[in-house]
Amino acid sequence: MSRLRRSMLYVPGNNPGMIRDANIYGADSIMFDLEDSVSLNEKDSARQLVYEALKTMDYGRTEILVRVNGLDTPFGRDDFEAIVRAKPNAIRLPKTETPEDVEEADLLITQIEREAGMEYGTIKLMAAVESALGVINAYKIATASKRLIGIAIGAEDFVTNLKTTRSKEGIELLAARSQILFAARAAGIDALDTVFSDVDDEEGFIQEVKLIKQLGFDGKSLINPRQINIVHNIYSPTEAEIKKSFEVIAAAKEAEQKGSGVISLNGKMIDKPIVERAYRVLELAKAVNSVSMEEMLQYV
Ligand SMILES: CC(=O)SCCNC(=O)CCNC(=O)[C@H](O)C(C)(C)COP(=O)(O)OP(=O)(O)OC[C@H]1O[C@@H](n2cnc3c(N)ncnc32)[C@H](O)[C@@H]1OP(=O)(O)O
Ligand SMILES: O=C([O-])CC(=O)C(=O)O
Ligand SMILES: [Mg+2]
Repeated sequence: MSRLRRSMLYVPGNNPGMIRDANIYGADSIMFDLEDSVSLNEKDSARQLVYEALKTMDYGRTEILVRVNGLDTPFGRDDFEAIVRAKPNAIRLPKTETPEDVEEADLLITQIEREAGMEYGTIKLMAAVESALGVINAYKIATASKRLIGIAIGAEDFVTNLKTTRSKEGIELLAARSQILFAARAAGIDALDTVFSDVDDEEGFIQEVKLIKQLGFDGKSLINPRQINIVHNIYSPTEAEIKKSFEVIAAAKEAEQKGSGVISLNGKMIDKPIVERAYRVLELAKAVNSVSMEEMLQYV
């Protein structure tokens, strides 16, 4: 299983206190932001602050990303020049609309990596899609660079582009979320859902996390530490799910011994895709609880 990316916490790049403490909350990934949470007159100081933090702070095994400004802005190029050299795990590209946007970023990173004597491919990319054009091009975007580890939706910009607003049910996002998820799965990379902006609406947040998990997303961009544990709880397999997965795998092994591909467990058909899902639940449980697969399978 690739790295867990259930929670990706945005940290405004102009806030030294938040940058210093970002790792204490237990997010799977931290994303320092140089884009829309930073005002125009703070762009240069935020870039410097994030650069220094990446060079000097120890964030342990937490994945570190930086959301840069687009290359079509006056800040994008300087952001890439500084941030690639500071070596985060990945750069998040905002407002990606075409595969050319990704290719341009990829080329620039390659050039800076070479100049800095870094190994080719050190810096990964995540592309955020935040417009109708981006959604239409989602698969081309998701396959535009080998550096891509994921594709994300940015709903605040997206609904603005659509000339609508966000509803509690998220009906206006359903088609885009699905399209982004299909693109990610077809490309073999992760799919990250967008932020939920009302940090005090815990019920609404829970509802949205359950929805995006059911759709198939790997995780969600977050704006506040209070949102992290809620996501982790919803994304962790329950004991009942883990037990059921063991039963499914045991039943499948029994069927295999009998030379059959299909068997019934408590009246329900168990065949290959169901077994695959059971293994995936155990993989997730393993990643969440840091237990090895061998340890888990000894119970089968
Ligand atoms: C549409 C977009 O582009 S969204 C992406 C860009 N936006 C962002 O990055 C915004 C990130 N989030 C924030 O700035 C803040 O969470 C806000 C403004 C939404 C709410 O702030 P607050 O009301 O202060 O939050 P809250 O009271 O829950 O903060 C509790 C603690 O968590 C810290 N904290 C809050 N948000 C974050 C964060 N995103 N990263 C790190 N620490 C944070 C606070 O500093 C505070 O720490 P303290 O107890 O040591 O003082
Ligand atoms: O990545 C996100 O979800 C935040 C964002 O930029 C948006 O919603 O426009
Ligand atoms: Mg945005």
